[in-house]
Amino acid sequence: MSDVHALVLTGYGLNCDHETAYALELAGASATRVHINSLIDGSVKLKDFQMMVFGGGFSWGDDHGGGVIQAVRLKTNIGDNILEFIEKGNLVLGICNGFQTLVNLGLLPGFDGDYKTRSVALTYNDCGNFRDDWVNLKVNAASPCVFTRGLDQMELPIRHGEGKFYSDESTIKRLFDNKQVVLQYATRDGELADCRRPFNPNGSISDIAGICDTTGRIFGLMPHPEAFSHWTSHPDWTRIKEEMKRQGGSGDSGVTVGIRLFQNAVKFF
Ligand SMILES: NC(=O)CC[C@H](N)C(=O)O
Repeated sequence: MSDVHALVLTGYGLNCDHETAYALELAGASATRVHINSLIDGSVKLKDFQMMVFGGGFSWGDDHGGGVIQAVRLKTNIGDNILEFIEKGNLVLGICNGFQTLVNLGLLPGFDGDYKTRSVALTYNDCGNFRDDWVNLKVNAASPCVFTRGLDQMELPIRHGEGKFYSDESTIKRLFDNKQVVLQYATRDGELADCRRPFNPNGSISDIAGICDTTGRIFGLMPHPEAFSHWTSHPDWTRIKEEMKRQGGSGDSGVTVGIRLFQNAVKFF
């Protein structure tokens, strides 16, 4: 059994927990799916894990906005435990609904170690509907993000209705200045999407698809790395050799960029 123990949240409409736990196991972690209530009632303890994963789905049916109720429930009941977990040097990952939750909790962007203030939002896609597609992503090699080390371009699926990254101009500037912008939507050639659809699927400001805190240990992204665990998950998998070359860096190992992201987390420990 792996020494790296990852907790994957489940319950109340989260629906990517099996896939996420599977991807973590493929990457070499030991993953446990834990119901939100088990953390709250104390039957499962965060101190037994090194990584906490807020996965995708529709927690509380997206009532009041994606991730809002999940954030309130966790903050009210185990907010201090989560802060303690972070202070210990552990990792936190938020995927899609999980990213929305991290932002609502204030764990991201985490300016100056402030993990309580909400200063960015993920809101309704500009197109007004739910998008289910594959996107190309440019990775910021200068960011401190632990999860994207060694990755430069990625192609991953998205599926969301509230993925538009939004904040005021000065906060966006601060995110770029701090190198906290980890992922941006791009064209197939790796150029920034420049807010054009379909490359930027939701109208995110500055094409932002994922950010980290200043330590690089807390990372949230709208695309789903866990949904690209095998080459055959890709819509063009029959031409996969070419895809591998285009994405660069994956070589002949056959390990997808989705799994490499989780492997980086395992390697961190
Ligand atoms: N796949 C997801 O996690 C979706 C997140 C959220 N329910 C939305 O639609 O925006």
